[in-house]
Amino acid sequence: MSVAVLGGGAFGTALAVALSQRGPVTLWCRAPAQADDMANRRVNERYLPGCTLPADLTITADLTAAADAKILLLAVPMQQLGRFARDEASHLDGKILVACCKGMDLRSGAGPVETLAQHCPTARVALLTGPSFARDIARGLPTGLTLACADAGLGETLQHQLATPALRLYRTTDVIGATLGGALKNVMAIACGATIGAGLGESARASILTRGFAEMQRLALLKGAVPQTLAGLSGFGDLVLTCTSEQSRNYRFGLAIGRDEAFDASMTVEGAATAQAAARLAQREGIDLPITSAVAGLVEKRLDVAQAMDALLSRTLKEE
Ligand SMILES: NC(=O)c1ccc[n+]([C@@H]2O[C@H](COP(=O)([O-])OP(=O)(O)OC[C@H]3O[C@@H](n4cnc5c(N)ncnc54)[C@H](O)[C@@H]3O)[C@@H](O)[C@H]2O)c1
Ligand SMILES: O=P(O)(O)OC[C@H](O)CO
Repeated sequence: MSVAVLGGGAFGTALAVALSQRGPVTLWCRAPAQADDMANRRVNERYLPGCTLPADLTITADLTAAADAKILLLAVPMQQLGRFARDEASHLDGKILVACCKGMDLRSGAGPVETLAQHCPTARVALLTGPSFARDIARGLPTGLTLACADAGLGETLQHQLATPALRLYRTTDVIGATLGGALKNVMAIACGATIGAGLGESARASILTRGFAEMQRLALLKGAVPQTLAGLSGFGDLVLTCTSEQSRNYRFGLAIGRDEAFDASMTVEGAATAQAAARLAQREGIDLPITSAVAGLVEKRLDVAQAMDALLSRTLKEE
């Protein structure tokens, strides 16, 4: 089946490079100047410098041409996905869509699959998520991802259509678990970055990571997720990667907060809006997500790291 990747950022470009090994791929970038530059120089200088784009990868800013493919992978950041899907529904509806972003929409609280389904009601929608840095995928390094699709048959088809020798896909029908694992691990990465950035130590980070995982499970199971999904690549796997690597933008954003340094506002940091959306959801559902709430407080600048840590440490002692 023909494949197009919509979104010419780091992840979209990396996926297009990897999938080009399997057959013809089209990469759509919204800015014509960026598409021209990438097509001519065979590199995505802004988002994935140093990675040569294969000669047979088609790069275009023409969405009509790109959306002609059978499978459309959407690598647009979560907070832009709803508007993109609404504006471009005529190109997307009725197609097979694979959301490749992680997070919860700040206004609706919905994840990527729900957001696409709202705007494209006749599309068949899946989610590709899990521990992976764009640069690793583009270099062809071994990577394991989760392909989540409520339709088991379509999920199996996509698993086989999108796997490559280096990109090993596991499938699940638990879209809720895969969505919330991928969304909330970015929140925990901000918390872990802030902990290290403020000099609170690696022991503290291990506690934040572990208790953060408990929060991810608490919210996801309440929303109907399967526990195994949270323990898998899209949950625990991505949590470990993102909370321990300075390659992660969410972790680096947390580091900057902890060090009281400025951070590039143009950078995609999915955990910031997701912390706010998840904190609101927890309040509505009447469950306790103290680390998520603390990250929302940091993002909204209502708290500094010392206050956030005080709030976590002063809670009543409880069973694990
Ligand atoms: N970079 C990674 O290593 C990585 C790995 C796994 C998953 N992801 C996920 O992929 C998603 C995208 O991240 P990224 O790293 O590619 O971000 P990025 O900042 O590198 O690129 C974002 C891209 O989206 C485009 N874009 C923004 N708004 C748009 C809109 N309204 N319409 C069309 N295009 C728009 C930008 O032009 C840019 O090309 C995120 O949800 C992220 O969590 C990223
Ligand atoms: O750079 P980040 O923090 O968006 O993380 C990238 C991926 O989500 C890691 O799996």
